[in-house]
Amino acid sequence: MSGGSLPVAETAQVRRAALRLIRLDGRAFAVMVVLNALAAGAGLAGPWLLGRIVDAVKSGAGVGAVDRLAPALILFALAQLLLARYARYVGHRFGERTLARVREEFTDRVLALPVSAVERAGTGDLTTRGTADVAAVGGMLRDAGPDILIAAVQALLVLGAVVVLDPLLGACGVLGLVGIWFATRWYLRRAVPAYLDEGAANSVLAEELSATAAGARTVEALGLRRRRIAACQEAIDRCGETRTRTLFLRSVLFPIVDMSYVIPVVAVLLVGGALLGQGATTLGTVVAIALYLRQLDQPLDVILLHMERLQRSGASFARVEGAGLTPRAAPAPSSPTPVDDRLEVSCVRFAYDGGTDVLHGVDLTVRPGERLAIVGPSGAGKTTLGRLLAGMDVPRTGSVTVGRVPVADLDPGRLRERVMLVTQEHHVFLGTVRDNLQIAAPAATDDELRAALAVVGAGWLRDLPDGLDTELGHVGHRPDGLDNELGHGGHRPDGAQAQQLALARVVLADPHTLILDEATALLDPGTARHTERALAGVLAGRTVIAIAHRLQTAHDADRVAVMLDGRLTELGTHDDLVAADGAYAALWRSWHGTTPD
Ligand SMILES: Nc1ncnc2c1ncn2[C@@H]1O[C@H](COP(=O)(O)OP(=O)(O)OP(=O)(O)O)[C@@H](O)[C@H]1O
Repeated sequence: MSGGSLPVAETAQVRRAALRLIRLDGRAFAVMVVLNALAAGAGLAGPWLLGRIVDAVKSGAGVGAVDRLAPALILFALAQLLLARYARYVGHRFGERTLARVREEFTDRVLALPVSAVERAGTGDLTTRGTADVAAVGGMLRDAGPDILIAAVQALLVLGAVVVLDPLLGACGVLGLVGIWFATRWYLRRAVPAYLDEGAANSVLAEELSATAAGARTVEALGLRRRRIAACQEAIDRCGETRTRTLFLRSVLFPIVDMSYVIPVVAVLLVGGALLGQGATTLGTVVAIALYLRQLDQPLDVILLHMERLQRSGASFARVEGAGLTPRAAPAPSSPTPVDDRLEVSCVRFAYDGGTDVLHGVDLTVRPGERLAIVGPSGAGKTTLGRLLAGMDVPRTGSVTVGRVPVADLDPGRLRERVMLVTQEHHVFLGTVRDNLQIAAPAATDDELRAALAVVGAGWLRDLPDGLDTELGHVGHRPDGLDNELGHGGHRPDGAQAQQLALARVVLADPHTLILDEATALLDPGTARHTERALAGVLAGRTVIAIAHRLQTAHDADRVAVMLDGRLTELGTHDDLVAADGAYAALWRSWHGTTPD
């Protein structure tokens, strides 16, 4: 799956988010601005005093006059140094605090994302946003932001001083800077989309690389190496193209800017020379203004140098903020309470990502406490219906409700109490056994945790050195048998244990209804036996909707729903459907004919 399906925030949203972050730490920001202004103000004294010294010497004043002005020069330089240093200190602290806020908010947003959005975005996009993009935003907040602010205040004060000293010469200097203005506008218009493209290309590359690495054995087994290399190469080429584009933009901007610094100084010296001849200004004023304009290149350089970083981090910030814009990212604070546990599907149509419908008007009422098996050929829409029932996707039209409340409107906590999807993918989180279980029930006591493990037959807890406090290594058990070996220390659960932990979490969450995507279907026989036993304990007393890949499951269920081409075509008990002699009866006969009952 390609990355990038998560939204990117609009410019206005980014601006609002930035202002909100500034307001949240407004005092520090204000202190930083004031200190910067004072530092820049102290910096203005230097050229002005030098100008006065030049005028004093020219008018024949003695060494005494120079001696009086020179210490003031040193004093102001020292004040500027100290004020700027403290301003930077305050600025960096502001940056670090704000970065921590951005990180925390990003984590909250990602955790609040609907599962379907995470699945479709792919790990590459989320990882890039959470690492490279957040780091770019951090760089801006820590370094670029304060530096730009200091430089902007300095530049403004210098320009103000130039105009106050001699309006005509000042205007010449300011006009000389017009080239920078046009070059920067040209650059900025192109830089934002170019950096967004670069970010998206990086995401795709990360996605291709991580998918190839994660599926290495499958790639090897199916001989897909060439195809994967070609896909990665294409992503690398695209990255190269987008980087070349941003490099080109910089290579135009910077030389123009370098040239533009000299123009105002030259203009002031030429016009100043002419004015001096007419006695309309003093040599000291011309010297001071020329020095001010020479001084301008330092803050302007900082601004332009960081402008590129600001563009990049602005694009990154748009991507970080965008992660929170997925519809339904934040559940309504007061989510409605279902009146009972009845699951109702009515007139449901559904399409993946704006494609054609894969469900065409499905109606189904699940009776509390029943075992319902959904059967049908591959691609009929069974898994899709299961995902809608579990609230992982939202119907295009029609509704899926539990106790008359749309399942997708329930916040994750409430939904977990009602409906849970159990698949063959189990993840063990780095942490203790207790951490792994309390994810499902944060308030559960140790006795409840032990009881849940007992229900799923996890007798191995007794053999663990520290019981519930034993650290678990990282082994996400995957249906393709490719276990993740990244674990560090601790007890490393095998596939069956990982499943038992996942099922114990289900017991703790205690949902009324379980949707079972034939959890044992793809496992090896040894693990399947364990899981069957563990599952029996979990299913007891709950409504179970089994997406059945084996007809034995349908035979044992209270009712069977048959799906064909996205429609629910038959619904009834096994015996009724066999007697009705429809599609199910045909399926049953063909299976039963070859498999002993
Ligand atoms: N993530 C997806 N994006 C786009 N189309 C999808 C996606 N998942 C499933 N489909 C399509 O939706 C239709 C129904 O698929 P679904 O997986 O629900 O069927 P199924 O009956 O569960 O099949 P199986 O028994 O093979 O799992 C199929 O045409 C499938 O190609």
